[in-house]
Parts: sequence; structure tokens; C-alpha cells
Amino acid sequence: MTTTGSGRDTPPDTKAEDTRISNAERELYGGRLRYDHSFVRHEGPLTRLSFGHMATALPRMMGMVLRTGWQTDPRALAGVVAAQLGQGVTSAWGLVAVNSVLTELFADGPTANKLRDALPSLVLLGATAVTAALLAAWSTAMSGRLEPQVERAVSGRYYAAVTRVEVEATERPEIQRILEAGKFGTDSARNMLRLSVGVGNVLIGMVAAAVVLASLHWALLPMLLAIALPKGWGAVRSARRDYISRLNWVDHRRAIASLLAYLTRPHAAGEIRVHAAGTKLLAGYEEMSRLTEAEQRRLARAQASTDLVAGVFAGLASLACYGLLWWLLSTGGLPLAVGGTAVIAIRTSTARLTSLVQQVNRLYEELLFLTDTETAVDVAGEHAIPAAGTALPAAVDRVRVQDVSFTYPGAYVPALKQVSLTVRRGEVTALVGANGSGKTTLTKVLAGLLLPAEGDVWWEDGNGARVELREADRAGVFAAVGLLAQDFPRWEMTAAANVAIGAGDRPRDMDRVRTAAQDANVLTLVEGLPHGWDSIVFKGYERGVQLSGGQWQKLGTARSLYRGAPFLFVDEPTSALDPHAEIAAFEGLWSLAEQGHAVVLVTHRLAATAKADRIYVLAGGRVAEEGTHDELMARQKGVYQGMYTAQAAQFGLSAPADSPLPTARRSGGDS
Ligand SMILES: Nc1ncnc2c1ncn2[C@@H]1O[C@H](COP(=O)(O)OP(=O)(O)OP(=O)(O)O)[C@@H](O)[C@H]1O
Repeated sequence: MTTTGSGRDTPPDTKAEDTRISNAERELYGGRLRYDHSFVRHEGPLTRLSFGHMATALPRMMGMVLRTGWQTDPRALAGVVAAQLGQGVTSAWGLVAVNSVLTELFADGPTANKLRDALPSLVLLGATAVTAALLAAWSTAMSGRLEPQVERAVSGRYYAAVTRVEVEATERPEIQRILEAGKFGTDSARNMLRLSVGVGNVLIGMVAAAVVLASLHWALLPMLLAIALPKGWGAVRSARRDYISRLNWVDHRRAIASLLAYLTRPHAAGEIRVHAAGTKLLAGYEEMSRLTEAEQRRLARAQASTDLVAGVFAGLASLACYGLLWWLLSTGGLPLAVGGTAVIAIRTSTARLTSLVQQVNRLYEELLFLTDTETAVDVAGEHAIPAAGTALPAAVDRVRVQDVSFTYPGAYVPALKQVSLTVRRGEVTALVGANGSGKTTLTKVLAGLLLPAEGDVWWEDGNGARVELREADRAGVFAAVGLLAQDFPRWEMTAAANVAIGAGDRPRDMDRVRTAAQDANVLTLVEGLPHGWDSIVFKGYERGVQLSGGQWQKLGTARSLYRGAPFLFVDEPTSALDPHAEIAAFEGLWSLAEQGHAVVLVTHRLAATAKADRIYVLAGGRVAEEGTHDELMARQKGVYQGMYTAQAAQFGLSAPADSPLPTARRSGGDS
């Protein structure tokens, strides 16, 4: 197992990787199934981890943990620190007591007298043991109180920060990577706290032992170090090897897990059986597993030889130390009792050392991830949606987009070019156009999610008061907006939660949930489920049910209706609905406009747009045409006229229909 040895954070074993991946991995994943660079960037530093690295990072790590703990619960932190220091002191007293007991026992005289003289020290020894146990229990209680709080503080800070980031910033790969990488450190502060308590405990114990040994005889301290150093060196090497082994395993394990997951996924069940995809995946699994087993055997052998070398060095050092101890005892340089104390202190200290190195190693690993989280929080703060801004006019009745251009980060072509349009309350505004023409992007600009690079988005009332989006209080903008995106989230929660989450900032109102469901034609369906509104709308859970695509779309519509916002942006709200349900859904949107809402409808169903108050036809990011259905149909060879005629022709209709929305509503249920 080799590391790259270069200063860059390249993963280990890149040279060897070609020979150690299975044909199945090559065939199915095109090589090793590695995560994006952002997730693996700590491999380099961790595989080059040295004793020096860890020793110098230790104060920084402890400082970070203490700071986080202090900000969260200073009393609990003070309790933990006091308990740790107390344990160090009792451990030192314990050694002093052992030394006195041994001194009394090795003294000349009858055994009964020696035992009587040793009694106070024995009592002290017992008292220190009890105190140590009490302090350990106190430390456990205090750190148990502190750990979850620290985790909540760090996770809360991270998730609050990332959910405030401008959508445009999240589209930038370099920012997205930083934000994603931060996710892996949210529980690191908690782990670091736990590990720090362990490290602190061992360190204090060792320092106490060192102080007592040095006070008994100066030569005992170098003895302790002589044993400790080779053990520490061996433990660092073992820890690093463990880490590299885990890394090499992880890619294979990831590939195997991803492959096995498909075998039991319901949506893949058909192809698994009919296309023999299952046979292919199982064969791949066999091959990958065999390779992984061989790799594991190889690693185990390498690990054993490292342990052996480390053990030999440590053994030789111990031998030399005990030889020195022997010589000191035999020449009278050290009393026998002190020799006994020294042996006990050396044995307990060196036994603790291996666990110390392993814990510091883990601490270092966690530090890197926590640093990522801290960086993510900082970057998120730099790109956050401003918390303050100018309040919107009290009676906003339109959003006016003026010469707006927008290019997605990394895109070569603008998604919107010099677009101007107005969306008014009380009207249905339809956005139509070919795939990729910019309709969804425009709704995101209208909803205040994307800030245009050029041009303005004015939120206006009827009396000339207006606020530009960049200056506006964005929370106020979002409060005025309801969204039904093309790929709206399907929360793995109850049906009630899936609707009520449309107004996550307000307490749930079940009457309004039912009304919204009624308006979205999904009430009968939900109330007919065995667990009604408490049904979890995902199979695989207790009370879980499977909804069809169209049923989901109705639930999504209910969610946006429940929000009750004056400006409603709906993107392809009927793509999965049957014809009757589609007609009912469009009628619902029209009645919303009649009630004073602004409805912006993105759709390819031109029969529905025919009744819109205004239609904007987008082409290549520009508004190519605008007008009512009749005005647009009157344009010979117009884009809209062409699209409408093509769609009508599919039904064998050559002329535009006068009233594309049939007046008769379906009389049946809503499922
Ligand atoms: N997140 C994104 N990052 C980069 N480019 C994007 C992103 N989203 C959309 N685009 C690009 O912007 C252009 C407009 O996309 P948009 O989704 O707004 O089109 P649309 O008219 O809604 O398409 P459709 O009818 O297929 O839904 C397309 O060229 C698309 O590739």
C-alpha cells in the first residue's frame, strides 16, 4: 500500500487502482465508483498523517472543541473539564498511595505490623478509586448532556446557513461542492467532544503518572518515554494503515452496495426480471466480492507485519527499560517499592497509549470534516439571501420583468435574453414555448428565486409604488409566492403534512388542508385511504400507501393552493393527469384568477392556454410573441400558431377550437 507522496491531495493507490478493479466495475461504472472530489479531498492529508502532524494539531483540535462546547453549554463543559482534571489528580494520588502501600509492605518487620502501617495508604487508595469512579460518572453525565447540544448547534447552524443561500449560488459547482462537503462534518463536533474527553482522560492520566514517576526517581521518566515512543509510532502507523484500508474498501463497498440496492428496488423489478438485468448485477456482485475478499486478505497480512515490527520495537524498548530498572534495583539506586510502583505506572501508561493514538487519529479526521462544515457555513453566509430589504408595497398587484437576462453559472448561452413581461393579479398568464426555451427559468425569476444578471424585476401596486427585486425584502417576496414546480418535492410524510408544508411557517389548519384538497380534486382519495390524512404517502412505511403520478400531482396542487399566496406559479401542473382531471385542474386555476390571484401557468397543453388572459411565447430565451390566443392565432406562420395547429392536428382538428375547455366537469370521484 503506497501513498502518492506528492504534496497534492490525490487519493492513494491511483497507480495500483487499474489492476485492482474488477471487470464488472469497469463495465458498470467505467472504473472505481468514487465520490466527487469534494467528498474525498481529505484522503490525502489523512493518509500522510504523521505523529508530528497529530501532535501539532492536538491543541487546535482541543481548542475548537472547548470553544464549541463553551458556546453551547458552558456549565456542562466546565463539569466535563473539572471531572477530567479531577480524574488526573486522583490518578496521581492513586500512584502515590500505591507507592506508600508497597513501601510499607517491603519494609522490614512482622507482616501484621506492615499491614497495619499500610492501612492508611490502602484507605487512601480505596478513596481515590471511589473518587475516580464518581468523577468518571460525572464526566459521562456532563458530556452526555453536552454532546447532543453541540451536534444540534453545529447541524442547526450549517442547515440554517445552506438553506439561506441564493439559488443562483447553489448552481455554481465550486460553491455547491463546499456546501455539500460541509454536510459530512455536522456530527464531527459531537464526535470530537467525545474523543477529546477520552484523549483528555488518557493524557491527564499519563501526565500524572509521569509527574509521580519523575518525583520518585528522575530516571523513571525517560524509561516511560522510551517505551511510549515506539508504541506511539507503531500505533500511528497502524491507524494510518487502517485508514488506507478503509479507503480502499470503501470504493468497492460502495459499488457493491449500489449494485445490490438495485436488486430490491421496486421500480427496477420489471427490468431485473424481464431484461435479465438481475443476472448481470448478481454476476457483477460475485466478481466484486471476490476481489474485495482478496484485497482484504492482502491488507490483513500487511497489517500483521506492521503490527509485528511495531511490537518488536516496543518489546525491545520495554526490555531495555526493565533491564535499567533491574540494574537500578540491584545496585540500590532505587528502593524495591518504588520499582514496583514504576512497573505499575509504566504498564498502565503504555496500555493507554495505543488508545490515545487511535483517538487522536480519529480526532484529526473529524477536525478536517468539521473544518469543512465551518467553511461551508462561512461560504453560505457570503452568498446568503439578504435578511433585510425594502418592504413590498402593501397592495402589490403585479410583477413586471424588464429587459431581464439570465445565464446559469457555467452555461455558455443565456437562458433568458432581454425578456420583458408583466404578470397581474386577477389574470392567468401563460408561458409557452419549446423545451429549453426558458419558461421555468422565467418563473424562478418571477418568484424571486433567481436574481437576473441584467434588467429589473419590479413588484408594483396600482398606484405607482414599486420595489425592485434586488432591493426587496425577499422574505416578503417569498410570502407572496406559491410554487408548483415541475419536479415538486414528494415528502416521505403523511398526506396532511404533504399539503400543510405548503405554508411551513404557519401552524397546520386541517380545515384549510381539506379545502385545498377538495379544490385539487384529491380529497375523496385521501379520505378514502385506510389511515386517511395520517397515511404516509410512500410505500414501505407503516400506514404507507403508493400514489400514482397523477395523484401526486393533485396533492402537489393542493399544497400550492393551501399556501394561498397572491402570486401562484405552476409549471406543468397537469402532465400526469387524465383528461378529466386535467380539465378540472385548469378550471381550478382559472377560478383562482377570478378570486384575485395572479396565476402563471407553464404548460405545453395549448388547449388550456387558449383561455389565458395573456400568452407569452418564449423561443431561445426571448419573448418571441405575446398576446391573447386569438391575436396569436391570427399571426400567419407565428410560433404559437404553428405549435397550436400541430397539437390540434394530432386530434384530427384543423381549426382552432373556440372553447378549448369543455364546460362539462367530470361527475365521478377524484382519484
Ligand atoms: N440548473 C441549470 N443549470 C444550467 N443550465 C440550466 C439549468 N436549468 C436550465 N438550464 C438551461 O437553461 C435553458 C432554459 O431552461 P428552462 O428549464 O428554463 O426551459 P423550459 O422552457 O422550462 O424547458 P422545458 O419545457 O423542457 O421544461 C435550457 O437551455 C437549459 O438547459
